Amino acid sequence: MGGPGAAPAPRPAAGAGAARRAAPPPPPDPVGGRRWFALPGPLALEAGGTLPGARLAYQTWGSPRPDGSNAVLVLHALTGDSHLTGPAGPGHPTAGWWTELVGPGRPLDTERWFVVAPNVLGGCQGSTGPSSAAPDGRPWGSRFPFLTQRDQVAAEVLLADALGIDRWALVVGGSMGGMRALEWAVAHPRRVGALLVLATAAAASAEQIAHASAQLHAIRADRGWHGGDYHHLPPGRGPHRGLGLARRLAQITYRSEPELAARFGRAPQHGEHPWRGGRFAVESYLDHHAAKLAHRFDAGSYVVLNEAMNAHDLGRGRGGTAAALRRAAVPALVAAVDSDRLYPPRQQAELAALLPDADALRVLSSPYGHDGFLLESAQVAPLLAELLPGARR
Ligand SMILES: CC(=O)SCCNC(=O)CCNC(=O)[C@H](O)C(C)(C)COP(=O)(O)OP(=O)(O)OC[C@H]1O[C@@H](n2cnc3c(N)ncnc32)[C@H](O)[C@@H]1OP(=O)(O)O
Ligand SMILES: N[C@@H](CCO)C(=O)O
Repeated sequence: MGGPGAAPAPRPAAGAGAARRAAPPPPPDPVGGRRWFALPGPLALEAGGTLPGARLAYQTWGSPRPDGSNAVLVLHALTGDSHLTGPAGPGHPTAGWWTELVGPGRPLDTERWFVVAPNVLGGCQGSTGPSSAAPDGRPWGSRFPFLTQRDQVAAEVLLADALGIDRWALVVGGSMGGMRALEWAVAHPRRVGALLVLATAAAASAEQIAHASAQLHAIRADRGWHGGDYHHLPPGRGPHRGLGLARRLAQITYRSEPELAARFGRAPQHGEHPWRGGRFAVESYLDHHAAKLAHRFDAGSYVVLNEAMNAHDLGRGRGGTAAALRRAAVPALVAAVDSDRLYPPRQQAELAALLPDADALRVLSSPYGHDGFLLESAQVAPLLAELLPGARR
Protein backbone atom coordinates (compact mmCIF):
# COMPACT_ATOMS: atom_id res chain seq x y z
CA MET A 1 0.00 0.00 0.00
CA GLY A 2 1.14 3.55 0.23
CA GLY A 3 1.27 5.03 -3.25
CA PRO A 4 3.49 7.52 -4.94
CA GLY A 5 2.61 10.44 -2.65
CA ALA A 6 4.07 10.33 0.84
CA ALA A 7 1.33 10.27 3.45
CA PRO A 8 1.28 13.10 5.94
CA ALA A 9 2.52 12.02 9.35
CA PRO A 10 -0.34 10.81 11.56
CA ARG A 11 -1.35 13.32 14.22
CA PRO A 12 -3.05 12.83 17.53
CA ALA A 13 -6.72 11.89 17.24
CA ALA A 14 -9.24 14.70 17.51
CA GLY A 15 -9.98 15.64 21.07
CA ALA A 16 -11.76 18.49 22.74
CA GLY A 17 -9.61 21.53 22.22
CA ALA A 18 -6.74 19.57 20.68
CA ALA A 19 -4.38 22.16 19.22
CA ARG A 20 -3.56 21.47 15.61
CA ARG A 21 -1.90 23.39 12.89
CA ALA A 22 -2.94 22.85 9.31
CA ALA A 23 -0.18 20.98 7.54
CA PRO A 24 0.72 21.72 3.94
CA PRO A 25 -0.19 18.50 2.14
CA PRO A 26 2.59 16.37 0.65
CA PRO A 27 3.54 16.91 -3.00
CA PRO A 28 0.98 15.45 -5.38
CA ASP A 29 1.53 12.59 -7.77
CA PRO A 30 2.78 14.28 -10.96
CA VAL A 31 0.25 12.28 -13.00
CA GLY A 32 -3.27 13.25 -11.99
CA GLY A 33 -2.34 15.43 -9.03
CA ARG A 34 -3.61 12.99 -6.43
CA ARG A 35 -2.15 12.57 -2.97
CA TRP A 36 -2.38 9.51 -0.74
CA PHE A 37 -3.05 9.22 2.96
CA ALA A 38 -2.22 5.90 4.62
CA LEU A 39 -4.52 5.27 7.59
CA PRO A 40 -2.35 5.00 10.70
CA GLY A 41 -3.76 1.58 11.69
CA PRO A 42 -6.53 -0.91 10.99
CA LEU A 43 -9.89 0.82 10.71
CA ALA A 44 -12.48 -0.62 13.12
CA LEU A 45 -15.69 -1.18 11.15
CA GLU A 46 -19.27 -0.61 12.24
CA ALA A 47 -20.34 -4.06 11.03
CA GLY A 48 -17.48 -5.68 12.92
CA GLY A 49 -13.90 -6.52 12.09
CA THR A 50 -11.26 -4.17 10.77
CA LEU A 51 -9.85 -2.96 7.48
CA PRO A 52 -6.05 -3.03 7.67
CA GLY A 53 -3.58 -1.22 5.43
CA ALA A 54 -6.10 1.18 3.90
CA ARG A 55 -5.38 4.50 2.22
CA LEU A 56 -7.39 7.40 0.87
CA ALA A 57 -6.57 9.20 -2.35
CA TYR A 58 -7.38 12.88 -2.25
CA GLN A 59 -6.80 16.12 -4.12
CA THR A 60 -6.48 19.63 -2.79
CA TRP A 61 -6.71 23.11 -4.25
CA GLY A 62 -5.59 26.34 -2.61
CA SER A 63 -3.53 26.73 0.55
CA PRO A 64 -4.54 26.11 4.15
CA ARG A 65 -4.31 28.98 6.59
CA PRO A 66 -2.11 28.05 9.57
CA ASP A 67 -5.23 27.60 11.71
CA GLY A 68 -6.97 25.58 8.98
CA SER A 69 -9.98 27.88 9.14
CA ASN A 70 -10.36 28.15 5.35
CA ALA A 71 -10.66 24.40 4.72
CA VAL A 72 -13.65 23.05 2.78
CA LEU A 73 -14.40 19.34 2.40
CA VAL A 74 -16.19 18.26 -0.79
CA LEU A 75 -17.54 14.71 -0.92
CA HIS A 76 -18.31 13.02 -4.22
CA ALA A 77 -21.24 10.86 -5.28
CA LEU A 78 -21.31 7.19 -6.25
CA THR A 79 -19.10 7.14 -9.32
CA GLY A 80 -17.37 10.46 -8.74
CA ASP A 81 -13.84 10.82 -7.48
CA SER A 82 -11.36 13.29 -6.07
CA HIS A 83 -11.15 15.11 -9.42
CA LEU A 84 -13.42 17.95 -8.49
CA THR A 85 -12.30 20.46 -11.05
CA GLY A 86 -10.26 20.52 -14.23
CA PRO A 87 -10.25 18.71 -17.54
CA ALA A 88 -10.06 14.99 -18.18
CA GLY A 89 -6.51 13.86 -18.74
CA PRO A 90 -3.84 11.50 -17.49
CA GLY A 91 -5.09 9.95 -14.26
CA HIS A 92 -8.58 11.38 -14.78
CA PRO A 93 -10.92 9.61 -17.20
CA THR A 94 -13.61 12.24 -16.69
CA ALA A 95 -13.53 16.02 -16.39
CA GLY A 96 -13.92 17.41 -12.89
CA TRP A 97 -17.49 16.90 -11.75
CA TRP A 98 -17.87 20.42 -10.29
CA THR A 99 -15.45 22.31 -12.54
CA GLU A 100 -17.81 25.27 -12.95
CA LEU A 101 -18.03 25.72 -9.19
CA VAL A 102 -14.47 25.18 -7.98
CA GLY A 103 -11.33 27.03 -9.00
CA PRO A 104 -9.67 30.45 -8.97
CA GLY A 105 -12.37 33.12 -9.19
CA ARG A 106 -15.16 30.52 -9.21
CA PRO A 107 -17.91 30.28 -6.57
CA LEU A 108 -15.74 28.05 -4.39
CA ASP A 109 -12.69 30.24 -4.94
CA THR A 110 -9.52 28.24 -4.48
CA GLU A 111 -7.52 31.45 -4.09
CA ARG A 112 -9.33 31.87 -0.81
CA TRP A 113 -10.47 28.42 0.29
CA PHE A 114 -8.39 25.29 0.83
CA VAL A 115 -10.52 22.66 -0.86
CA VAL A 116 -10.04 18.97 -0.08
CA ALA A 117 -11.75 16.17 -2.04
CA PRO A 118 -11.05 12.56 -0.99
CA ASN A 119 -11.97 9.50 -3.01
CA VAL A 120 -14.36 7.46 -0.88
CA LEU A 121 -13.10 4.43 1.04
CA GLY A 122 -14.20 1.33 -0.88
CA GLY A 123 -13.90 3.16 -4.20
CA CYS A 124 -11.58 2.46 -7.09
CA GLN A 125 -9.97 5.78 -7.96
CA GLY A 126 -7.03 5.62 -5.60
CA SER A 127 -8.63 4.80 -2.26
CA THR A 128 -8.62 1.24 -0.95
CA GLY A 129 -11.40 -0.93 -2.32
CA PRO A 130 -12.01 -4.47 -3.54
CA SER A 131 -9.63 -4.01 -6.50
CA SER A 132 -6.77 -2.89 -4.22
CA ALA A 133 -4.09 -5.20 -2.91
CA ALA A 134 -4.79 -6.58 0.56
CA PRO A 135 -1.87 -6.84 3.01
CA ASP A 136 -1.07 -10.31 1.55
CA GLY A 137 -0.49 -8.68 -1.84
CA ARG A 138 -3.53 -10.29 -3.54
CA PRO A 139 -6.59 -8.21 -4.54
CA TRP A 140 -9.13 -7.90 -1.76
CA GLY A 141 -11.95 -9.08 -4.06
CA SER A 142 -14.66 -10.95 -2.12
CA ARG A 143 -12.64 -10.62 1.09
CA PHE A 144 -13.24 -6.86 1.19
CA PRO A 145 -15.33 -6.15 4.29
CA PHE A 146 -18.81 -4.61 4.45
CA LEU A 147 -18.46 -0.83 4.84
CA THR A 148 -20.96 1.76 6.02
CA GLN A 149 -21.04 5.51 5.46
CA ARG A 150 -19.85 5.83 9.06
CA ASP A 151 -16.72 3.79 8.31
CA GLN A 152 -16.05 5.93 5.25
CA VAL A 153 -16.41 9.10 7.32
CA ALA A 154 -14.17 7.62 10.06
CA ALA A 155 -11.42 7.32 7.45
CA GLU A 156 -12.04 10.92 6.32
CA VAL A 157 -11.78 12.09 9.94
CA LEU A 158 -8.31 10.53 10.11
CA LEU A 159 -7.39 12.38 6.93
CA ALA A 160 -8.60 15.66 8.46
CA ASP A 161 -6.50 14.92 11.55
CA ALA A 162 -3.45 14.28 9.39
CA LEU A 163 -4.00 17.53 7.49
CA GLY A 164 -4.37 19.40 10.79
CA ILE A 165 -7.95 20.48 10.01
CA ASP A 166 -9.81 20.78 13.32
CA ARG A 167 -12.94 22.20 11.78
CA TRP A 168 -14.05 22.47 8.18
CA ALA A 169 -15.47 25.86 7.23
CA LEU A 170 -17.93 23.88 5.11
CA VAL A 171 -18.66 20.23 4.38
CA VAL A 172 -20.57 19.76 1.13
CA GLY A 173 -21.84 16.73 -0.76
CA GLY A 174 -24.56 15.55 -3.10
CA SER A 175 -26.27 12.17 -3.29
CA MET A 176 -23.88 9.61 -1.72
CA GLY A 177 -21.56 12.52 -0.87
CA GLY A 178 -24.46 14.13 0.96
CA MET A 179 -24.87 11.00 3.09
CA ARG A 180 -21.26 11.31 4.23
CA ALA A 181 -21.60 15.07 4.75
CA LEU A 182 -24.60 14.40 7.00
CA GLU A 183 -22.67 11.72 8.90
CA TRP A 184 -19.87 14.26 9.44
CA ALA A 185 -22.36 16.77 10.87
CA VAL A 186 -24.17 14.24 13.06
CA ALA A 187 -21.09 12.46 14.40
CA HIS A 188 -18.68 15.41 14.53
CA PRO A 189 -20.72 18.62 14.71
CA ARG A 190 -17.88 20.57 16.32
CA ARG A 191 -15.71 19.86 13.31
CA VAL A 192 -18.25 21.15 10.77
CA GLY A 193 -18.57 24.93 10.43
CA ALA A 194 -21.41 24.71 7.92
CA LEU A 195 -23.17 22.03 5.92
CA LEU A 196 -24.50 21.94 2.37
CA VAL A 197 -26.21 18.77 1.19
CA LEU A 198 -27.92 18.23 -2.13
CA ALA A 199 -30.21 15.51 -3.49
CA THR A 200 -29.66 13.20 -0.53
CA ALA A 201 -31.54 11.60 2.35
CA ALA A 202 -31.44 10.85 6.07
CA ALA A 203 -31.78 7.15 5.26
CA ALA A 204 -31.94 5.04 2.12
CA SER A 205 -35.59 4.47 1.24
CA ALA A 206 -37.20 1.18 0.24
CA GLU A 207 -37.22 2.28 -3.40
CA GLN A 208 -33.57 3.38 -3.32
CA ILE A 209 -32.62 0.00 -1.84
CA ALA A 210 -34.78 -1.71 -4.48
CA HIS A 211 -33.06 0.12 -7.36
CA ALA A 212 -29.64 -0.71 -5.95
CA SER A 213 -30.63 -4.31 -5.33
CA ALA A 214 -31.58 -4.83 -8.99
CA GLN A 215 -28.23 -3.32 -10.02
CA LEU A 216 -26.27 -5.56 -7.67
CA HIS A 217 -28.11 -8.61 -9.00
CA ALA A 218 -27.11 -7.59 -12.52
CA ILE A 219 -23.44 -7.56 -11.50
CA ARG A 220 -23.56 -10.78 -9.51
CA ALA A 221 -25.43 -12.58 -12.31
CA ASP A 222 -22.53 -11.89 -14.71
CA ARG A 223 -20.43 -15.02 -15.23
CA GLY A 224 -17.39 -12.77 -15.01
CA TRP A 225 -18.20 -11.87 -11.41
CA HIS A 226 -16.67 -15.07 -9.98
CA GLY A 227 -18.08 -14.32 -6.56
CA GLY A 228 -16.17 -11.02 -6.54
CA ASP A 229 -12.76 -12.60 -7.22
CA TYR A 230 -12.09 -11.62 -10.82
CA HIS A 231 -9.40 -8.97 -10.43
CA HIS A 232 -6.63 -11.36 -11.46
CA LEU A 233 -8.32 -12.13 -14.80
CA PRO A 234 -7.19 -10.50 -18.07
CA PRO A 235 -8.96 -7.24 -19.02
CA GLY A 236 -12.41 -7.89 -20.45
CA ARG A 237 -12.98 -11.12 -18.49
CA GLY A 238 -14.51 -9.48 -15.43
CA PRO A 239 -18.18 -8.56 -14.85
CA HIS A 240 -18.22 -5.61 -17.25
CA ARG A 241 -21.56 -6.67 -18.79
CA GLY A 242 -23.21 -6.78 -15.38
CA LEU A 243 -21.70 -3.44 -14.43
CA GLY A 244 -22.93 -1.97 -17.71
CA LEU A 245 -26.45 -3.27 -17.06
CA ALA A 246 -26.30 -1.80 -13.54
CA ARG A 247 -25.30 1.56 -15.00
CA ARG A 248 -28.15 1.48 -17.52
CA LEU A 249 -30.64 0.82 -14.71
CA ALA A 250 -29.07 3.59 -12.62
CA GLN A 251 -28.79 6.14 -15.42
CA ILE A 252 -32.55 5.99 -16.02
CA THR A 253 -33.09 6.95 -12.37
CA TYR A 254 -30.51 9.77 -12.61
CA ARG A 255 -32.51 11.61 -15.30
CA SER A 256 -36.17 12.64 -15.53
CA GLU A 257 -38.90 11.15 -17.69
CA PRO A 258 -39.71 14.52 -19.35
CA GLU A 259 -36.03 15.03 -20.20
CA LEU A 260 -35.73 11.60 -21.82
CA ALA A 261 -38.98 12.23 -23.71
CA ALA A 262 -37.90 15.67 -24.95
CA ARG A 263 -34.35 14.68 -25.75
CA PHE A 264 -34.80 11.28 -27.36
CA GLY A 265 -38.52 10.73 -27.84
CA ARG A 266 -39.05 7.73 -30.07
CA ALA A 267 -36.19 8.63 -32.40
CA PRO A 268 -34.09 5.80 -33.74
CA GLN A 269 -30.37 5.99 -33.20
CA HIS A 270 -28.79 7.67 -36.22
CA GLY A 271 -28.39 5.15 -39.04
CA GLU A 272 -30.21 2.37 -37.17
CA HIS A 273 -33.71 0.95 -37.30
CA PRO A 274 -35.17 -0.39 -34.05
CA TRP A 275 -37.28 -3.01 -35.91
CA ARG A 276 -34.33 -4.32 -37.88
CA GLY A 277 -31.85 -5.02 -35.15
CA GLY A 278 -31.10 -1.36 -34.49
CA ARG A 279 -31.67 0.74 -31.40
CA PHE A 280 -33.73 3.68 -30.28
CA ALA A 281 -31.56 6.72 -29.55
CA VAL A 282 -32.27 6.39 -25.82
CA GLU A 283 -30.98 2.81 -25.91
CA SER A 284 -27.80 4.01 -27.57
CA TYR A 285 -27.46 6.70 -24.89
CA LEU A 286 -27.71 4.08 -22.15
CA ASP A 287 -25.25 1.83 -24.00
CA HIS A 288 -22.81 4.74 -24.11
CA HIS A 289 -23.05 5.38 -20.37
CA ALA A 290 -22.77 1.64 -19.67
CA ALA A 291 -19.59 1.30 -21.74
CA LYS A 292 -18.03 4.42 -20.22
CA LEU A 293 -18.58 3.27 -16.66
CA ALA A 294 -17.46 -0.29 -17.35
CA HIS A 295 -14.18 1.14 -18.66
CA ARG A 296 -13.48 3.38 -15.71
CA PHE A 297 -15.06 1.75 -12.66
CA ASP A 298 -14.61 -1.48 -10.72
CA ALA A 299 -17.70 -3.67 -10.29
CA GLY A 300 -16.56 -4.73 -6.81
CA SER A 301 -16.41 -1.09 -5.71
CA TYR A 302 -19.83 -0.51 -7.25
CA VAL A 303 -21.19 -3.32 -5.05
CA VAL A 304 -19.43 -2.16 -1.88
CA LEU A 305 -20.52 1.47 -2.32
CA ASN A 306 -24.12 0.56 -3.11
CA GLU A 307 -24.31 -1.73 -0.10
CA ALA A 308 -22.95 1.11 2.04
CA MET A 309 -25.62 3.44 0.62
CA ASN A 310 -28.33 0.84 1.33
CA ALA A 311 -27.08 0.71 4.94
CA HIS A 312 -27.28 4.52 5.24
CA ASP A 313 -29.50 5.45 8.17
CA LEU A 314 -28.47 8.44 10.27
CA GLY A 315 -30.79 7.31 13.06
CA ARG A 316 -29.31 3.82 13.53
CA GLY A 317 -28.19 3.46 17.15
CA ARG A 318 -28.90 7.15 17.75
CA GLY A 319 -32.55 7.00 18.77
CA GLY A 320 -33.96 7.54 15.29
CA THR A 321 -33.65 10.11 12.52
CA ALA A 322 -34.96 13.13 14.43
CA ALA A 323 -32.72 12.52 17.44
CA ALA A 324 -29.69 11.98 15.21
CA LEU A 325 -30.26 15.15 13.23
CA ARG A 326 -30.68 17.17 16.43
CA ARG A 327 -26.98 16.51 17.06
CA ALA A 328 -26.06 18.33 13.84
CA ALA A 329 -26.53 21.84 15.18
CA VAL A 330 -24.54 23.59 12.45
CA PRO A 331 -25.63 26.22 9.93
CA ALA A 332 -27.02 24.15 7.09
CA LEU A 333 -28.63 24.33 3.71
CA VAL A 334 -30.45 21.42 2.11
CA ALA A 335 -31.19 21.44 -1.60
CA ALA A 336 -33.55 19.29 -3.64
CA VAL A 337 -33.87 18.96 -7.41
CA ASP A 338 -37.52 19.39 -8.35
CA SER A 339 -37.39 16.64 -11.02
CA ASP A 340 -35.38 14.13 -8.96
CA ARG A 341 -37.20 10.78 -9.03
CA LEU A 342 -34.41 8.89 -7.25
CA TYR A 343 -34.01 11.15 -4.19
CA PRO A 344 -37.43 12.85 -4.19
CA PRO A 345 -37.67 16.33 -2.64
CA ARG A 346 -39.69 15.00 0.31
CA GLN A 347 -36.46 13.44 1.61
CA GLN A 348 -34.63 16.77 1.56
CA ALA A 349 -37.69 18.51 3.06
CA GLU A 350 -37.40 16.08 5.98
CA LEU A 351 -33.72 16.98 6.42
CA ALA A 352 -34.41 20.72 6.26
CA ALA A 353 -37.19 20.34 8.84
CA LEU A 354 -35.17 18.23 11.28
CA LEU A 355 -31.70 19.82 11.08
CA PRO A 356 -31.79 22.30 13.99
CA ASP A 357 -29.95 25.13 12.22
CA ALA A 358 -31.07 24.63 8.61
CA ASP A 359 -32.71 27.32 6.54
CA ALA A 360 -35.80 26.56 4.48
CA LEU A 361 -35.45 23.85 1.84
CA ARG A 362 -33.90 25.13 -1.38
CA VAL A 363 -35.27 23.65 -4.58
CA LEU A 364 -33.18 23.58 -7.74
CA SER A 365 -35.36 23.88 -10.80
CA SER A 366 -34.03 21.48 -13.38
CA PRO A 367 -35.21 19.21 -16.17
CA TYR A 368 -32.34 16.79 -15.49
CA GLY A 369 -33.58 14.88 -12.46
CA HIS A 370 -31.15 13.60 -9.85
CA ASP A 371 -28.12 14.61 -11.94
CA GLY A 372 -29.32 18.22 -11.49
CA PHE A 373 -27.03 18.53 -8.47
CA LEU A 374 -24.08 18.00 -10.84
CA LEU A 375 -25.44 20.11 -13.69
CA GLU A 376 -27.21 23.14 -12.17
CA SER A 377 -24.06 24.97 -11.09
CA ALA A 378 -25.62 28.41 -11.46
CA GLN A 379 -28.22 27.47 -8.83
CA VAL A 380 -25.71 25.81 -6.50
CA ALA A 381 -23.31 28.80 -6.53
CA PRO A 382 -25.57 31.07 -4.41
CA LEU A 383 -25.94 28.29 -1.83
CA LEU A 384 -22.17 28.14 -1.45
CA ALA A 385 -22.11 31.93 -1.15
CA GLU A 386 -24.70 31.85 1.62
CA LEU A 387 -22.62 29.49 3.72
CA LEU A 388 -19.14 30.76 2.85
CA PRO A 389 -18.79 34.45 3.61
CA GLY A 390 -17.34 36.31 0.67
CA ALA A 391 -17.80 33.46 -1.82
CA ARG A 392 -18.75 34.53 -5.33
CA ARG A 393 -22.24 33.93 -6.62
C1 LIG B 1 -19.61 13.19 -8.80
C2 LIG B 1 -20.43 12.35 -9.55
O1 LIG B 1 -21.45 12.13 -9.13
S1 LIG B 1 -20.09 11.70 -11.00
C3 LIG B 1 -18.59 12.25 -11.70
C4 LIG B 1 -18.76 12.38 -13.13
N1 LIG B 1 -19.89 11.66 -13.37
C5 LIG B 1 -19.95 10.77 -14.30
O2 LIG B 1 -19.12 10.56 -15.13
C6 LIG B 1 -21.17 9.98 -14.19
C7 LIG B 1 -21.76 9.68 -15.49
N2 LIG B 1 -22.31 10.82 -16.11
C8 LIG B 1 -23.29 11.45 -15.62
O3 LIG B 1 -23.80 11.11 -14.60
C9 LIG B 1 -23.71 12.60 -16.43
O4 LIG B 1 -23.23 12.36 -17.71
C10 LIG B 1 -23.15 13.94 -15.95
C11 LIG B 1 -24.08 14.37 -14.84
C12 LIG B 1 -21.76 13.89 -15.45
C13 LIG B 1 -23.17 14.90 -17.11
O5 LIG B 1 -24.44 15.00 -17.64
P1 LIG B 1 -24.68 15.57 -19.10
O6 LIG B 1 -23.67 16.61 -19.43
O7 LIG B 1 -26.11 15.95 -19.14
O8 LIG B 1 -24.35 14.31 -19.97
P2 LIG B 1 -25.36 13.25 -20.57
O9 LIG B 1 -25.91 12.35 -19.54
O10 LIG B 1 -26.30 13.95 -21.43
O11 LIG B 1 -24.40 12.35 -21.45
C14 LIG B 1 -23.63 12.91 -22.47
C15 LIG B 1 -22.93 11.77 -23.20
O12 LIG B 1 -23.92 10.94 -23.82
C16 LIG B 1 -23.59 10.82 -25.18
N3 LIG B 1 -24.82 10.64 -25.94
C17 LIG B 1 -25.86 11.50 -26.04
N4 LIG B 1 -26.79 10.94 -26.86
C18 LIG B 1 -26.32 9.75 -27.26
C19 LIG B 1 -26.83 8.72 -28.12
N5 LIG B 1 -28.01 8.82 -28.74
N6 LIG B 1 -26.07 7.63 -28.31
C20 LIG B 1 -24.87 7.50 -27.69
N7 LIG B 1 -24.34 8.43 -26.87
C21 LIG B 1 -25.08 9.55 -26.68
C22 LIG B 1 -22.89 12.11 -25.53
O13 LIG B 1 -22.13 11.96 -26.71
C23 LIG B 1 -22.04 12.32 -24.30
O14 LIG B 1 -20.91 11.51 -24.40
P3 LIG B 1 -19.57 11.85 -23.55
O15 LIG B 1 -20.00 12.00 -22.10
O16 LIG B 1 -18.72 10.65 -23.75
O17 LIG B 1 -19.02 13.11 -24.11
N1 LIG C 1 -24.12 10.64 -11.82
C1 LIG C 1 -23.92 10.41 -10.44
C2 LIG C 1 -25.23 9.98 -9.87
C3 LIG C 1 -25.19 9.44 -8.48
O1 LIG C 1 -25.46 10.48 -7.61
C4 LIG C 1 -22.85 9.39 -10.21
O2 LIG C 1 -22.60 8.62 -11.13
O3 LIG C 1 -22.22 9.38 -9.18
